[in-house]
Amino acid sequence: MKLAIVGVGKMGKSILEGLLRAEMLEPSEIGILDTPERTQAVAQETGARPLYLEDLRRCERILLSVQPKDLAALAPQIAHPNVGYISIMAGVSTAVLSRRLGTRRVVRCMPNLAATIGKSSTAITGPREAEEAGDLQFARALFATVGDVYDLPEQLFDAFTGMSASAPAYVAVVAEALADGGVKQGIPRAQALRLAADVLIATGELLRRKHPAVLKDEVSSPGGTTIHGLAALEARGVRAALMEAVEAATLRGHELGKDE
Ligand SMILES: NC(=O)c1ccc[n+]([C@@H]2O[C@H](COP(=O)([O-])OP(=O)(O)OC[C@H]3O[C@@H](n4cnc5c(N)ncnc54)[C@H](OP(=O)(O)O)[C@@H]3O)[C@@H](O)[C@H]2O)c1
Ligand code: PRO
Repeated sequence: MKLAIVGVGKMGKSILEGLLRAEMLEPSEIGILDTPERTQAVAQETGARPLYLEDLRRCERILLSVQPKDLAALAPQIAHPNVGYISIMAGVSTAVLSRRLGTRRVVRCMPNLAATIGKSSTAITGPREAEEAGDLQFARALFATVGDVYDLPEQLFDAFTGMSASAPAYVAVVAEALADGGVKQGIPRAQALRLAADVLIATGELLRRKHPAVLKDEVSSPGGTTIHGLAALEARGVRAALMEAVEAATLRGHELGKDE
């Protein structure tokens, strides 16, 4: 088995689907392990092989996509010196992974939910031993099937998590609030939600070409509507709120990574 995926929830399943879409591996080369019901359902849907714990030691690499709190109980059951581990758990450092799993063949990655549609930005890091064993190269190829991949120094991982990996939730709140604003002004709910999503997608495209400040200035006519809307946003401290959100999420990453 080339790869086992432990935890095929939202992220594990997205990554599985990405690598199958890209034909990086055959379904028969991938094993999955979750709750019995979920393992069975995802195996049926994707063709990946359902695994038991004892099968994991025969896998070349294991992708860990369980919650950070589940690592302590799981690690002793899956630790094996001949396996390379790839983790997407928020906050969990390569040092903690190495200690828990008893090997330096560990890769730390941080994708985001856009992996579901092949548009993740994924950060990757790992020690020399993971590079030498080909684990980092494998992880880069794996996450390239679900979007863009960046090598990132490990000290920036919690910041990357608080900004990029958590951002879909921040942006979803913006979309929902924009739609609420439209509904308050009389736009039907379904239309308001569609308009909010469309303008976020289009603005995302524009932001690849223009600095945010330039874009903002181009939309804001002198004495016009937008500058009045922006003044209301500034009065509510929207910039500070977003910066504080990234900071709070980064700090939570540090906390999640603390290992007793
Ligand atoms: N969601 C995101 O946007 C995102 C982005 C980047 C990174 N991450 C990271 O990705 C990881 C997974 O997140 P997620 O959102 O995909 O979570 P999720 O949807 O809850 O998926 C985790 C899955 O792992 C299963 N599981 C728990 N313990 C297990 C065990 N010992 N053996 C096998 N399966 C087990 C869970 O089952 P139960 O539900 O029964 O416990 C669940 O189905 C987390 O560490 C998170 O920090 C998430
Ligand atoms: N979702 C995970 C969390 O909220 C990690 C980043 C995105 O902890």
